[in-house]
Amino acid sequence: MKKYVIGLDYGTDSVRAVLIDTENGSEITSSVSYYQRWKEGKFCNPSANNFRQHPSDHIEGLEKTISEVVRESGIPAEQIVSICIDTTGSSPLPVTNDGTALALVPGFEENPNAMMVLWKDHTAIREAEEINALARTWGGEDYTKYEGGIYSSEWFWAKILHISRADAEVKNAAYSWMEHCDYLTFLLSDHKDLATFKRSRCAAGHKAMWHESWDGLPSEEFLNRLDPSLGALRARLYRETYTSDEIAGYLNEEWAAKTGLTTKTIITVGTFDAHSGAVGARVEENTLIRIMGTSTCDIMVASQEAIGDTTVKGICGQVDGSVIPGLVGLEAGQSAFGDVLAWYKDILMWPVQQVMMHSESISDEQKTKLAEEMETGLIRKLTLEAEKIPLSDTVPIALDWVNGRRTPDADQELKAAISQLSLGTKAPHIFKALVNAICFGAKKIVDRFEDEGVKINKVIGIGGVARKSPFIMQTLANVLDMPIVVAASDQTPALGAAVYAAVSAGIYPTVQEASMKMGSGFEAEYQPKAEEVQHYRELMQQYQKLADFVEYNTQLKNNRKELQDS
Ligand SMILES: Nc1ncnc2c1ncn2[C@@H]1O[C@H](COP(=O)(O)OP(=O)(O)O)[C@@H](O)[C@H]1O
Ligand SMILES: O=C(CO)[C@@H](O)[C@@H](O)COP(=O)(O)O
Repeated sequence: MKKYVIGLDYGTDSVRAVLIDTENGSEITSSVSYYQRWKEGKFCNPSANNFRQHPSDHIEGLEKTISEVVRESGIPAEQIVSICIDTTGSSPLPVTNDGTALALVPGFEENPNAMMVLWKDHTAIREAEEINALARTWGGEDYTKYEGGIYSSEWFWAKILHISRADAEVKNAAYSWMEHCDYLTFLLSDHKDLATFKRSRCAAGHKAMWHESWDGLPSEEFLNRLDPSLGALRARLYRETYTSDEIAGYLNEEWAAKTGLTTKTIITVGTFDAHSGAVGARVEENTLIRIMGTSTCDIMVASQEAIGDTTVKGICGQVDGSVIPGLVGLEAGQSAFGDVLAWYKDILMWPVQQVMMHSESISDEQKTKLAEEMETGLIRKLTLEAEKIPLSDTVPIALDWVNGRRTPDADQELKAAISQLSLGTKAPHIFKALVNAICFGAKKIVDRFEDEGVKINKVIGIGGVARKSPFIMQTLANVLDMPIVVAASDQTPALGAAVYAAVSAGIYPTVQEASMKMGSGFEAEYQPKAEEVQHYRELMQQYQKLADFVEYNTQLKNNRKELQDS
């Protein structure tokens, strides 16, 4: 009997499900669902970096996408043997003692603090600083050791601490907290005991400071010093964690009925999108996988022997088994990549929204049509024009920190800057400067890995930007001075989740073997152009100078503020 699996990928805006043939990884059907409330801008305040998502968006998407791929494929349910879910992270949400999302409990339906705190929510900057300061000074283990030495406001404990302080009602009503990937896996599973439910190693290790060497999560004493509610929460979280080749449970009756599948379907331990993306792109040692979309995640794997006692500074952690069981998974990334360009597009769209849309000289229909054309065509047009700018032209120097800096050395308070503007600077020049900036940010990550002894022989690009923008990929190859190949699949993270599902169902013995058999092929290769490499090296030095200047001044400003506050 031929066997099929389903991989689900919960991204920032939408969820995608793919139904995959386990023999060769080919996609039989796929389905996408956009988060409705999120699309309407509900429960968020972007100017305060506050991004929350209602779990109903995710649950509706779960039912729609799974049932659609099952129905459209026409494949008998018994042949669809396993499901695995990946999500963004760290994206935790509070739950009750039976694992119900707090936002689904009467009284909390409209409370953003009771919802999922999306990875890019930066409301917990202060709390992250507090965690870092305590970890360095409390006299016990520095729990940030395997998190690159700096805990980020994008992560689990900082977010929980922030919400607990901001909202006593949520603090008191939340029995526990779950990462998004664990919550959705729990929802599908028949294993309904929160205490023994198999939580993701990937999520726990990279974002919650879980490590075998200190018996799991940070100690109660450490957490108590941050806030007694965190100390109390520890016992209601988990001690063990599990890699995504393991079975978390079987599809429960409610969800079997909703999706058209059977209760024999395996539910695999959940994981993060970037890590499953790496598996979908056939990750191996000394290969850097860059998932280039709104943000980037940079994933590598290394054997215990190769990594030894090294703790790579300033990255988002190194976790045994977070990508491939038996290998250490390393994660870094940029808090904004495509988002830098999306931000610029939004700036340019301002007169369209605020002037043209209110104009009385054209019809509503024409206005809407024009606005849509601009919205969808602007980045493409800017790309075409930026490509024509000769290397000899001066372009501004920009920083990529519009959403802070994730790595190297997380600092979400840093802001972007653009320098060397003149009256001759046109929109495509700024666009080109921003493209350069996101590539220089990438180079800083590559340099950090190599400086810390993690050798990179190959770069694989996946995600929206890798596939949509040959201009960015060529610039990146020039800046890194390395060839880059691009994975052909549109759905590499979902495909990676399907790979995990196939292993947990026993179809392949290891994730490595399944990844090589089922993983995506490659569609394009970018070689560095020798004559341009030197040019970008010089620009990179100017980027570095601007970065140092902005970072120094941000620190100065923060020190002054601390002095004033004390
Ligand atoms: N032609 C393009 N060139 C460069 N960037 C693009 C282009 N089209 C879209 N983008 C960027 O791609 C990003 C979305 O990437 P995608 O991988 O589709 O989403 P996600 O990160 O949510 O999974 C957006 O930030 C957008 O600005
Ligand atoms: O940070 C992680 C994983 O650790 C990602 O989930 C986060 O960057 C979101 O990725 P996307 O931009 O949605 O692809």
